[in-house]
Amino acid sequence: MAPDMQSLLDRISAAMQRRTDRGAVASYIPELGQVDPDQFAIAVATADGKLFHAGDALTRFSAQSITKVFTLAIALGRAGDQLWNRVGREPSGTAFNSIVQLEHERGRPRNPFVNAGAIVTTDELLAGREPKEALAEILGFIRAAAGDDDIHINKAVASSETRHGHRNFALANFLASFGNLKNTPEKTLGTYFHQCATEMTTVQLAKAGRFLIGADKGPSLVSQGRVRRLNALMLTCGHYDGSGEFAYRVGLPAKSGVGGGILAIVPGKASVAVWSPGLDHNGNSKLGTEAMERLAREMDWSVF
Ligand SMILES: NC(=O)CC[C@H](N)C(=O)O
Repeated sequence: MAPDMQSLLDRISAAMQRRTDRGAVASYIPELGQVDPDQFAIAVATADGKLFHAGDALTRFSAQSITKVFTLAIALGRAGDQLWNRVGREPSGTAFNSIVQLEHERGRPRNPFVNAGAIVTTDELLAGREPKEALAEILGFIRAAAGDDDIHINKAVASSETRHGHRNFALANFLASFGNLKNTPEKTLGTYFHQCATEMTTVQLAKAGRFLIGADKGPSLVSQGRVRRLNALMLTCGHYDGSGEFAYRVGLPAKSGVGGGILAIVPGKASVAVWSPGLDHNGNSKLGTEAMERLAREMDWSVF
């Protein structure tokens, strides 16, 4: 029999709070470098409408690359399959901010979850509009998915990344040089940095992921066929060059962010969010991954 969810989350949270080997907080965005690493949260939103959480689950954190799932859903809704002319669907095997592969493959990023691919997705979503309008659409989508309007963009984080985002500027200029950017690098990146600076609590993130559970659970924001494809991309590309390892250890589609969050989907059953700011060598939450591994094992959750 499956264990009682609340006591399981309490046990996982207590074990993680005690840990001292927490990984390293991302410091290449200075504002994120100030986050206290001694935090942990986990939240589960089930297909039948229940919500469980433990730890610092009501503390806001920077969603960062997890927002790429939401912008991909919106961009596919706007552009349809044409988006795939500009970005691929293969795992990268390289770091999230790698430049080498982009040159090799002539400006068509491997997938929408590495930075170059997410910059193209955001560029598509902009569609000649002002960044403010595109950002309002992104926030509107996330709020509708979470059923919660109290989700905002942290402008200090966005400007911190703008000042130090030299690699992302390099990627955007590279994309432009191959003709794979419709807006200026500054405009697309300004939108991308603000999108990444969206803050959520772990509870809000678990709720925002419900539309990916499928089987008509949660707010129906995208079609069931698209839900399956978003999950396929999360499974194969959601953890960058750590995607194979995450699939092996956890066995669920998931997307990580350098803020230390992970959104994982148990198709037909639940949306799970974990947060712990310390990262492993691939830039994915160290304790977040361990907590997901334990939750999936104890609940007997896997897509395999
Ligand atoms: N992996 C991430 O979360 C990276 C997002 C971050 N905003 C960046 O572009 O570098």
